[in-house]
Amino acid sequence: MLHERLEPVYENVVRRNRGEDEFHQAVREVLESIGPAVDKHPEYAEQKIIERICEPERQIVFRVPWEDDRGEVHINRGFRVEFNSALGPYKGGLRFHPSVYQGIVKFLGFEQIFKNALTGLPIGGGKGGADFDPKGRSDREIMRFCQSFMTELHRHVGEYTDVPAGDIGVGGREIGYLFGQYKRITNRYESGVLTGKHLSFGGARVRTEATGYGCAFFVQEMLAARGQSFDGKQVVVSGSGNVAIYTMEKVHQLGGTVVACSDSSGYVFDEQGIDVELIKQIKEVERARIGVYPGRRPGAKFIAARSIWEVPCDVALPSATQNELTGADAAALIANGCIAVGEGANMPTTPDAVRSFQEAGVAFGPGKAANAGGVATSALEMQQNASRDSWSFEFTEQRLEEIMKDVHARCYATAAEYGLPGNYVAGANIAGFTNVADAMLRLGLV
Ligand SMILES: NC(=O)C1=CN([C@@H]2O[C@H](COP(=O)(O)OP(=O)(O)OC[C@H]3O[C@@H](n4cnc5c(N)ncnc54)[C@H](O)[C@@H]3O)[C@@H](O)[C@H]2O)C=CC1
Ligand SMILES: O=C(O)CCC(=O)C(=O)O
Repeated sequence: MLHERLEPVYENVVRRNRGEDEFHQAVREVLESIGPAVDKHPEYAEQKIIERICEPERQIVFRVPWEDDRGEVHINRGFRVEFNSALGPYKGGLRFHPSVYQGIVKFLGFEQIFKNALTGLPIGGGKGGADFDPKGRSDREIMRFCQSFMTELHRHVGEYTDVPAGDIGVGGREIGYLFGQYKRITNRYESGVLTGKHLSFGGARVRTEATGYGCAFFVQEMLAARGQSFDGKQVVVSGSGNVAIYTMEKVHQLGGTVVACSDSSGYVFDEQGIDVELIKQIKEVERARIGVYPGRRPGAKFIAARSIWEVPCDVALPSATQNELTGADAAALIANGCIAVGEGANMPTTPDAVRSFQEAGVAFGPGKAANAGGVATSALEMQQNASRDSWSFEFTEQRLEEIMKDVHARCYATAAEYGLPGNYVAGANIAGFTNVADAMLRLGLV
């Protein structure tokens, strides 16, 4: 249910952003939580803070022409949505996937505003990408696409303006090609313009691992708040990309056993515990499908075209993509005794599934809190770039763990303050929103 003051705001968002279903979903989820904050602070409504937050400061859409290895010309569409810069330069990843369109980029950019605010670090919210499908493309094709993409994007980004990073389909390789082209076009060695860079040109230790490690740290805090830990727990992680791989690695270090992970072709089940080094070899080095895993790991099984959430577990960590865990999946997880869910991905759980978890008393950590470790470590990379410094792995991981504990504490305390103890969705949305809203009030009508 929406607060009466927020219903017209939501209707207006739907009317002015037609067909952008994922953006509507992300807006609704935040508006459903912030009613109590709007009651407490009438100045938010008077100054139309909510209407302003739902309207991006700037949206850039551009043509990306490139040539494949056979000389055929392709045209893709590139996007960058610079959503909110009240707290700092726009910050958020780039997604290369055929499903990308304005509605996906806007949902991700909107989520990013509140996630970045929750980290307590000086970063605004933005997101970008292209409807480019990297699957099956050669390294040279990826390079040419990235160069063409940056040939337009370079006009809009900068250390003090907008700082992109990776997301689905954009990892260290792509960030390298994007940075190379930025440097070439601008004739500036501006390390702080992108994060997720290789260590040899201004990257930060732990950024590769950060989103997954951070998610595991966040869920560890949720479990501890209930007198539990990962020790001896059976865990299921969807996806097998950057976030999933490093979530699995940290869960194993914390004493849990991940028994299943997936890609869009299906999932693998490995009762002994997923061999994370083997998944890294398959996904990061060979860029192959997950179906090859059982051939190299006796006892493991590949199950095609079924939901990974049918696998019984204590803890579920959806880490692939949006709306991948449905109401039916939630029902199966609850029936199998799942006690905690942490969103490694952005908005992977459908609204009915979130409601089911909350009604069943399952600890539910929303993505804007649970996966905030990636962008937080990007902000640490920006700090290192600005001071021409490079921190050790141990120090950076310790900072990440502290930040995730703070994010958890902020969500937990805010939920309790507003009379919704244990509701991390409300805690994350209200804490993130009020942080940005208060800054916007102080900045005047801009
Ligand atoms: N990379 C980062 O630092 C951050 C990523 N995220 C979010 O985490 C999620 C995953 O991103 P990355 O790991 O970076 O991307 P990635 O490109 O490294 O991996 C994505 C993985 O998801 C799998 N996948 C895609 N659709 C699927 C489906 N329908 N069913 C099962 N598997 C599917 C792919 O096969 C791939 O293994 C996304 O929602 C992203 O927005 C959130 C915070 C930070
Ligand atoms: O590191 C970043 O700037 C972006 C990470 C990201 O895209 C996300 O948090 O969803």
